[in-house]
Amino acid sequence: MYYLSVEHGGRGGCIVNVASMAGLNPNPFSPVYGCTKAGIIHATRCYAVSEAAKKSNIRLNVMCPAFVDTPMFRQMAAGDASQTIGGDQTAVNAFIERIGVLSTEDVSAALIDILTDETRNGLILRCAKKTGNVYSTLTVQDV
Ligand SMILES: NC(=O)C1=CN([C@@H]2O[C@H](COP(=O)(O)OP(=O)(O)OC[C@H]3O[C@@H](n4cnc5c(N)ncnc54)[C@H](O)[C@@H]3O)[C@@H](O)[C@H]2O)C=CC1
Ligand SMILES: CCCCCC(=O)/C=C/[C@H]1C=CC(=O)[C@@H]1CCCCCCC(=O)O
Repeated sequence: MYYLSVEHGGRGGCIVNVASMAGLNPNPFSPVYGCTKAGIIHATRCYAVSEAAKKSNIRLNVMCPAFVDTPMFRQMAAGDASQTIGGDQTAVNAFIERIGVLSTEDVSAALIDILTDETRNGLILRCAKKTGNVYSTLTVQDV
């Protein structure tokens, strides 16, 4: 945000943070990972409504993909369940099977939509094989 800001020579722009569905919905396999992702989601939403962002025309949004076919995912799906709680690879595989796996192209297309649609700000973009791309907020009630 510092370098995008008008007072430091920037022209504003769009920041897209990468969180995960694990930061929105609870799952039994990755509590610590999920907490870090929930933090990224909330930080994005707070900065998106900040005066600093508004003043410099900076948009911030956060992507929350479900599983994506990347080297990290393949390592996990191939049996490195040591990184998940319980280390039960059968349960992890059943979970992956139920959720489905996105391609990196799916995620890139979603990213381009956020970058090009200048109306998007402070939003969460959920990406999953079965539901496609869904924008939302988490606002419960304004106080
Ligand atoms: N793969 C999945 O199923 C999902 C991944 N994510 C998130 O997407 C992001 C990317 O994940 P993957 O592509 O799956 O991981 P990955 O491990 O396959 O790729 C990560 C890439 O980041 C690079 N990298 C690591 N530290 C870096 C640094 N300090 N500076 C520059 N590059 C660095 C690595 O060299 C690697 O190329 C992560 O934040 C992950 O939590 C979110 C949802 C699902
Ligand atoms: C519906 C849940 C979708 C979760 C999508 C996601 O972010 C998956 C990421 C996994 C891909 C490869 C990994 O290694 C990631 C999971 C890492 C779990 C780490 C668990 C440790 C902990 O939280 O204690």
